[in-house]
Amino acid sequence: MSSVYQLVCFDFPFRKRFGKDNVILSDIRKPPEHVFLSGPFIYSDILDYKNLREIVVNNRVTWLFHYSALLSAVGEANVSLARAVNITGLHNVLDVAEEHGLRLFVPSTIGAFGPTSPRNPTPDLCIQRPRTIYGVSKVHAELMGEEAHSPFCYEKTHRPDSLSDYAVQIFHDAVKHGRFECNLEPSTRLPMMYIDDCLRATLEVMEAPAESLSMRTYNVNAMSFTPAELAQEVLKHVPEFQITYNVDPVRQAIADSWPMNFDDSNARKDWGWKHDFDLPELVTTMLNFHGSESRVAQAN
Ligand SMILES: NC(=O)c1ccc[n+]([C@@H]2O[C@H](COP(=O)([O-])OP(=O)(O)OC[C@H]3O[C@@H](n4cnc5c(N)ncnc54)[C@H](O)[C@@H]3O)[C@@H](O)[C@H]2O)c1
Ligand SMILES: C[C@@H](O)[C@H](N)C(=O)O
Repeated sequence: MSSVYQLVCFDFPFRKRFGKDNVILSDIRKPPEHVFLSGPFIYSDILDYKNLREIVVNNRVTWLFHYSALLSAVGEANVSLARAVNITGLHNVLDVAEEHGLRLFVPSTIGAFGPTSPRNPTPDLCIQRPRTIYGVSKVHAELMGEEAHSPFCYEKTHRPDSLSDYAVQIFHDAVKHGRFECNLEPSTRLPMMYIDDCLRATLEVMEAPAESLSMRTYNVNAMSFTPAELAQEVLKHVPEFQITYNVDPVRQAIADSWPMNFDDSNARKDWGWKHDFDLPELVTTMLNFHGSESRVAQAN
């Protein structure tokens, strides 16, 4: 778990909604202590089909939220592993879901679009020719879900992380050092979503009555900003804050092929999607979090 998950742990809304013991978390990585102690946690490798089936049968699982993946930058660095985890792993999940009648959620991403997609705004349905293995695997996931057209739900969201992890690191560095070096150009506009909104969207689409869903894949939008705009907002709270730019050409090329903004009118119309966090609320929340974290560290 990374980035804004630190602020609101991934499982908390799920455990709050369904009961602590009714949500089983799994990973191949050792979880932080607070996650491990928050309820059932097990080892599970998405590539081990027999083990997936065993977990579903032994625990009478009914819903499956499939988050395991290699993200864009990591995927480009290890294409064969990304292909295995993102595509073979997805097939395992689809098969186990079909075999046991599970309701399945798989997040898609802005990375599922490419340079030939309309970028501002990007509609639900358009050309999707991504240039990364991550994007290709997510388009594959979208199409597999639509092909199955039983209760599969796919959602294209974006929250600050990985390729765009600048939008998370900036808060830590602003509080700790008063400065931040950004690896994207100041004018790189990307859609972003705060994790609370992301998780609420996940629950809302999963709980929406089937007849209200006119599609299987929805764009879900919140805010959209550039590093320069984010820095301006941070500056309102941290007057000494300075941002410099040291652009990573590989990351920049990927970001330049991604949507700048989403048209999510179908999600708003079909199941009432509405985001809570815009840029000012995001910045205040993240700075408060990092501020209180650094005060705890100082006290210790
Ligand atoms: N971070 C974003 O901005 C963003 C945006 C849109 C969609 N998503 C999607 O959300 C999901 C989670 O993303 P994240 O940001 O939490 O990424 P992350 O890298 O923090 O988490 C991915 C997890 O997958 C696990 N994993 C890798 N190989 C595995 C395997 N063989 N078996 C089981 N687990 C394995 C990793 O250990 C890791 O915990 C992904 O599907 C991603 O595409 C993320
Ligand atoms: C785009 C999104 O899915 C993720 N932040 C990535 O960079 O891979």
